[in-house]
Amino acid sequence: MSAKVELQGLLALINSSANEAIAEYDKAGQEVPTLDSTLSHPLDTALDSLALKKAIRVLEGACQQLCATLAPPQHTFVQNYDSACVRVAIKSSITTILEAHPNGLHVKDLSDIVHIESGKLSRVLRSLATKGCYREVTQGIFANNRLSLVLRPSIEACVQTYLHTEIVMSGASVLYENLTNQDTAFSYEPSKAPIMEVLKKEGITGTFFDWMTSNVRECLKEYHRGMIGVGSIMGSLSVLEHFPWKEVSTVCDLGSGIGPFSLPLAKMYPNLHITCHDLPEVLAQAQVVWAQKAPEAVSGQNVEFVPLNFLQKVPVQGQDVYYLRHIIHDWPDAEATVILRNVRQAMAPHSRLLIRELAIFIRYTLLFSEVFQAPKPLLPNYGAGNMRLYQSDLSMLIIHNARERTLDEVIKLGDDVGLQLAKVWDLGESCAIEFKLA
Ligand SMILES: C[S@@+](CC[C@H](N)C(=O)[O-])C[C@H]1O[C@@H](n2cnc3c(N)ncnc32)[C@H](O)[C@@H]1O
Repeated sequence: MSAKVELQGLLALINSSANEAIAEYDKAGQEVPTLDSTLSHPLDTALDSLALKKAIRVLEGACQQLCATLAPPQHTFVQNYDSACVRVAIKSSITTILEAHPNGLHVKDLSDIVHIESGKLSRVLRSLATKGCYREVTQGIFANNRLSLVLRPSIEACVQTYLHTEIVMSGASVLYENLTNQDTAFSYEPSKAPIMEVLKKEGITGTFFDWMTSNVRECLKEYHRGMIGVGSIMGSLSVLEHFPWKEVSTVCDLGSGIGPFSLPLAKMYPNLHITCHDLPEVLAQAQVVWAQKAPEAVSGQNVEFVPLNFLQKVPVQGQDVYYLRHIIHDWPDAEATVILRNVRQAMAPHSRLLIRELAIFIRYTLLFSEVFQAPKPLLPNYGAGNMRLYQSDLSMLIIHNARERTLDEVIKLGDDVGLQLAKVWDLGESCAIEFKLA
C-alpha cells in the first residue's frame, strides 16, 4: 500500500468509526454530547457500550496513527503531565467545588478555597481543559463539563483514576531503577515489584496484596471501589449482554472483590446462584456492599461469601461458570498456574472457565487475528485504540511484577493444567477467554 493510499485509508476509518460512534449516541436517545455538555449522556452509564467501544478503538487508533505518520518525528515525543494534573484536580476537589458554580468560578476564588497559588492552579486546569476536561469559560474562569464530572469521589472511575495517579505513578517513577538494579532486574517475585521499592522507604515489606489487606491508608480502603471503576472505564459489564447467562445456573466469582462483576450479574439474572471467593477481609467489605446494593440476592440466598485463598485451596466444586476477572494478570506464571490448577480441580465436564482480562496483541505475530482483525491500514493491534492494554500491562509490572499476557500465553497456562480453549470473546477493551476441560 502506498503512503498516500494508507493515509486515505486512515481518514476513511476515522470517518466511518466516528459515524458509528455518533449512531450509538443517537440510538441511546439523546443528542451527541459536546465538550460543553454539562450533563452525562445515557450512554455514559449504559451496561452495554460494546459497539461504542469498538468504534472508539478504531477511531483512537486511526487518529493517532495518522498524526504519528504526518507529524515531524520529534513532535510526537512530548512530555505528558495528564496524571499529575488529574491528581491535583482530584486531591483538591476541584470538580466538587465547581458543582456549586455551573457558570464557572474564577481561578482566584478557587485558589482561596484549595490553597494553591492561582497562577499555578490556572496552568494545571488549562492543561486539563485543553484535553477536554473542564471548560475555561472565559479567561481564568473554569467550569465543569461532562468529562470533569467523572472526577467526583462518588464516581468509582474517579477512585480508580486517583489510585492510578497516587500509587501506580509513584511506582512508575522508579521503573528504570527497578529494571536495572541487580536485586530486582531479573526477578518476577511480587515482593520485588517497583511499587514495593517505594513502599520499602515507608518501612513496608511483602507484596502489594499483603500491604493492601493490612493497610489503613485512606486510598487503599478505596481499592475495591476502584475495581468497580476499572469495570466502568473499560465497559466490562457488556459481558452481561453478550455471554449466554440465561443458560447458566451456578457461577463462582473467584477473587470476587466487593462484586464489581457478580453484583450486577445477580441483579440482572436473579435466578443464578453465585459463590464469591476472596480473602476474608475483602469478603467482609463485600457483604456490607451487597447488603446495601443487592439485599434481595442476600436474603434470597442467591449469593454466598466463602473466604478462600485461591493459591491454597480448590474453589467450590462443579459450577457452570468460573469467572476470573483481573486475577491471572496479577500473578507471575508460577502462581497463575497454581490458581488455574485449583480451578481445574473444581471443574465438572460441563463447567466453563472465563478468564476476563486484556490479552496483549503482538504487533506482527497475531495469533487469532481472525478474532481481533483490526481493519487495514490500522496497525494490526489497533495501535493507540488498544493503548490501555499496554498501559495495564505496565501497571501490572509496577504493582505486582506480573503482566498482561498474550492469548497464546494464556492458552499455554490453561494447557499446562489440562484446560482447553473453547472460545475467545472480543469485548472491546478486554476479552473473555473461555476454557473447558481438556
Ligand atoms: C485486581 S482485583 C480483582 C477483583 C475483581 N475480580 C474485579 O474484577 O474487580 C484482585 C482480587 O484478588 C483478590 N486476592 C488476592 N490474593 C488472593 C488470594 N490469595 N486468594 C483469594 N483472593 C485473592 C484480591 O483481594 C482482589 O479482590
